[in-house]
Amino acid sequence: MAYRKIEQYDDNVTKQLSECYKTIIASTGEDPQREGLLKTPERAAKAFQFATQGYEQDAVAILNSARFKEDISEMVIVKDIELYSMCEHHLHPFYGKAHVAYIPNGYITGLSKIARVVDVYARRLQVQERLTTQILGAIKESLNPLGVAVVIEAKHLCMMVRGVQKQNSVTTTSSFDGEFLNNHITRNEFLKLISANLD
Ligand SMILES: Nc1nc2c(ncn2[C@@H]2O[C@H](COP(=O)(O)OP(=O)(O)OP(=O)(O)O)[C@@H](O)[C@H]2O)c(=O)[nH]1
Ligand SMILES: [Zn+2]
Repeated sequence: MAYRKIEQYDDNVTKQLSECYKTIIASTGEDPQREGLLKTPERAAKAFQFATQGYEQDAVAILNSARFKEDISEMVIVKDIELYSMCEHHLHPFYGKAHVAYIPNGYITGLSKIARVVDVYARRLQVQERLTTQILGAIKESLNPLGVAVVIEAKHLCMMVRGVQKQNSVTTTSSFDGEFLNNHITRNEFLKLISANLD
């Protein structure tokens, strides 16, 4: 599937989702016909499609679109990639940052493509653990690198605004492959570099 940005919303999906949101609004006792709420179902329908646009996008195709032959085998790290995703259990956002590294094995990819891949998987119904391993999987498939590492730190609104209501807890997930899995020196170098503050 080709890489497609959401430039146009699907009219049928927007209509279907708008009906759902009208019902949700009415369930509060509010009048969906009230002036301030008239356009809300359609806005919410589009917001939901925006937040789930990753289903329409192919992470490996994105990486391949800027894959260059290069005889380099030093670690490449893109860190502090901000992300917004949606918890599949509560449909509440979770947000934070991803740190992604790989060790090239004949090929490198455009740096921005790494950040795009984070968005492709973040903009789906997710759990943080799967998001982490999916990013790793796409880089592994496209570049066949000597190693890949992904760390995500995120806060879950489902743990903040409802439920257990913890405002400060941060969840960290990681996924390692190749050199990062088998060589603790490489893994430690990565972990040290992502915690370093270069500002
Ligand atoms: N592993 C994992 N769990 C998540 C993630 N996002 C949310 N959850 C958890 O999913 C769980 C769902 O638990 P349930 O007991 O079915 O739902 P609940 O009654 O709403 O749970 P509470 O949030 O504890 O009120 C909760 O513990 C959430 O914290 C995630 O990305 N990964
Ligand atoms: Zn949740």
